[in-house]
Amino acid sequence: MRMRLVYLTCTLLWLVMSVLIGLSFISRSVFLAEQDFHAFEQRLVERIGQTLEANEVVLYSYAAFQSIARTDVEKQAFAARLIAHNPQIKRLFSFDDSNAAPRDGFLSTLSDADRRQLMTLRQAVVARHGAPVMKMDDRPNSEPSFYLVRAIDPSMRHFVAMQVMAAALLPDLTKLPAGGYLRLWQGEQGNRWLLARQTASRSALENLLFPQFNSLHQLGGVAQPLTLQLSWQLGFTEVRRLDCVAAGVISLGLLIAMLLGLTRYARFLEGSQEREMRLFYLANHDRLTNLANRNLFYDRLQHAISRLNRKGRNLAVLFLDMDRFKPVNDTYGHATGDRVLQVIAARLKAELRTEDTVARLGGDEFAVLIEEVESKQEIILVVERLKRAIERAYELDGHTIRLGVSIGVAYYPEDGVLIEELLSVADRKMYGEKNEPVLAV
Ligand SMILES: Nc1nc2c(ncn2[C@@H]2O[C@H](COP(=O)(O)OP(=O)(O)OP(=O)(O)O)[C@@H](O)[C@H]2O)c(=O)[nH]1
Repeated sequence: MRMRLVYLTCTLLWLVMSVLIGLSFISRSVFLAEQDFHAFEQRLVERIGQTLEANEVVLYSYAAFQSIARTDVEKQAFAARLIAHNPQIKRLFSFDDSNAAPRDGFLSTLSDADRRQLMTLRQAVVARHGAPVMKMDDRPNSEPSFYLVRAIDPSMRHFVAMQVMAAALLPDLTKLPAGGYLRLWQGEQGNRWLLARQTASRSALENLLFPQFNSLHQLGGVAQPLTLQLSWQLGFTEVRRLDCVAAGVISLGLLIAMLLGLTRYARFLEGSQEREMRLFYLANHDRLTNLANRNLFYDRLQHAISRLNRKGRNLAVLFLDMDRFKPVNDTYGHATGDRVLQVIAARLKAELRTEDTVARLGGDEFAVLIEEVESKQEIILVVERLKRAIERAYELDGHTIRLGVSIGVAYYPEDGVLIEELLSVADRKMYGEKNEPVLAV
């Protein structure tokens, strides 16, 4: 029971420690992932910022080129060169104040809806004194893009425009990890979004166990106001394999160390239990005969009396003292005397039931406790049997030894209800028999 409790406590302890070890490794992975996230975020912000700046420079150069170019062919060639160096720009063109009179022919290729968009933008540019203004492409089913328009001259009658493809602003998107979410808003977050990307979402368990990193960045200044929203929900894939192995090895090492400790502790407990049992045995048994000693006999008698008190039954205490034992020692030596005592013990046990208690009280004195006594006649028969057994010749070391025995019997409750009373009555009767060898029952 005690060992089971120790095992249970250790198992719980191991589980808690393993969880803590696992968590510490996960938090390390989370820390590293957070660094990756910030590096990715910084790369994107820089990249988009540079592209947006390039948009304005290209538009400015194209506007300046309008005044020195002599033909539309020159303008178109210049635009083509600029587009070739800036893959985010899809179209670069100029147009007039008038909706109906395209300057370089390009506007004529636009749909009415496109043209209306540019006219709206043109008004916004005028409102900003010719400075660049952006507007998202509103056409349905078109690839996400925006127009950037600025005036060519202070009179604000001639304009240049470019169409920028949003996807080309974010070439690094292929590196967006699982659980990643990105949005590019026009203006503030919550306005219309220009571009949205989302990779495989995480499971509910991962959402619960792992943190999510979020960031918002304003980009593009006044001309191209954009907001970049970036989120990354971490999951099991971010827990590094090496960390998993390390956590597993530490946890396993802990388990092995704990099991070794427990095995040693269990052995120690077993040993101390054995020692306790041995000490108990020595304290309660006679070393020579291995019979119960006086201590244990008194204890058994006390228990038997308290049991009988409840049941209202009888018991008998037999006091046995060997006759002519001293001459055995004197004639054949103490060692032979010891052997005789051992044989006596064995014969007594053989004649009695296992539930009866046989004890050696000291020297050549023995006592027997018989419980559940039906009648005195039954005890008389036992006493005769014991006498016969002890009086049988002892064939030891080539000698034939003969002994007699005197037995006194006390009955509970007839002769007394206390241990001392019963033993003293049995002792007295035994002495009576010794002096006058008649069965004293
Ligand atoms: N061999 C041996 N002898 C013991 C041991 N303990 C006591 N004795 C001896 O047993 C004898 C017991 O004394 P008594 O009971 O007077 O001897 P007895 O010859 O039986 O005398 P009665 O009872 O009057 O017949 C003594 O000689 C003790 O030395 C023991 O452990 N081993």
